[in-house]
Amino acid sequence: MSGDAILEEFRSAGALLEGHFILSSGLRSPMFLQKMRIFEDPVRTERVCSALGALIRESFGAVDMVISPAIGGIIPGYETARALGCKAVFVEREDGEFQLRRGFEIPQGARVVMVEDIVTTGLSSRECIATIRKHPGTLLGAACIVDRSNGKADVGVPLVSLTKLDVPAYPADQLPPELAAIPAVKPGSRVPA
Ligand SMILES: O=P(O)(O)OC[C@H]1O[C@H](OP(=O)(O)OP(=O)(O)O)[C@H](O)[C@@H]1O
Ligand SMILES: O=C(O)c1cc(=O)[nH]c(=O)[nH]1
Ligand SMILES: [Mg+2]
Repeated sequence: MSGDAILEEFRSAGALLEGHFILSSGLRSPMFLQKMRIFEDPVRTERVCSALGALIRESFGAVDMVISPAIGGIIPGYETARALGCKAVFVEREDGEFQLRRGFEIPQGARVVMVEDIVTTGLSSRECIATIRKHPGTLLGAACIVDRSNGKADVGVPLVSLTKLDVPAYPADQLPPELAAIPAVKPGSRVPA
């Protein structure tokens, strides 16, 4: 699936939003990818995540387990794992930190890939990876549907994406006038530091 086709999935799902958004990092952006509008449609989700699974197989080889950060990563992690024929588990925040809960385990020697929905600064991915590293298993790399950092985010392992975007993101005190003129909304679940 081409990068353009991925963006078209977002566009036709009504997931490509324009306005003034507060991202999880606290940065402000005139564009937001509301991935849940993709994930509300199982057929669309399967199409996107089977492409992500193929990219993961091509990039990292055989995979035993996909691990994703909640909430946004849960559905694409599960669907990508289905495409790969492997397990899907997720980390979730407890007292603000990602933890592996619910009895999830990473077996010794398991070949693991971290799957994220969107990467902007890479903070969520780095936090998820730090948690994965506290457990056994071999972390092969990371994968996401959209890399909004245009390849600049460093998550500490190789990161592959279905498409890269170069979208502006501004600190709250450096807004261009056209963005400052629009009331800001915060669609995500993380509380900015
Ligand atoms: O690369 P980053 O700067 O960390 O931004 C991207 C992260 O932000 C979103 O999650 P969010 O924390 O908004 O919560 P959600 O997964 O519950 O939607 C998205 O799902 C990524 O995890
Ligand atoms: O950086 C974010 O928080 C973010 C950006 C985006 O486009 N979509 C999303 O779900 N989160
Ligand atoms: Mg997230």
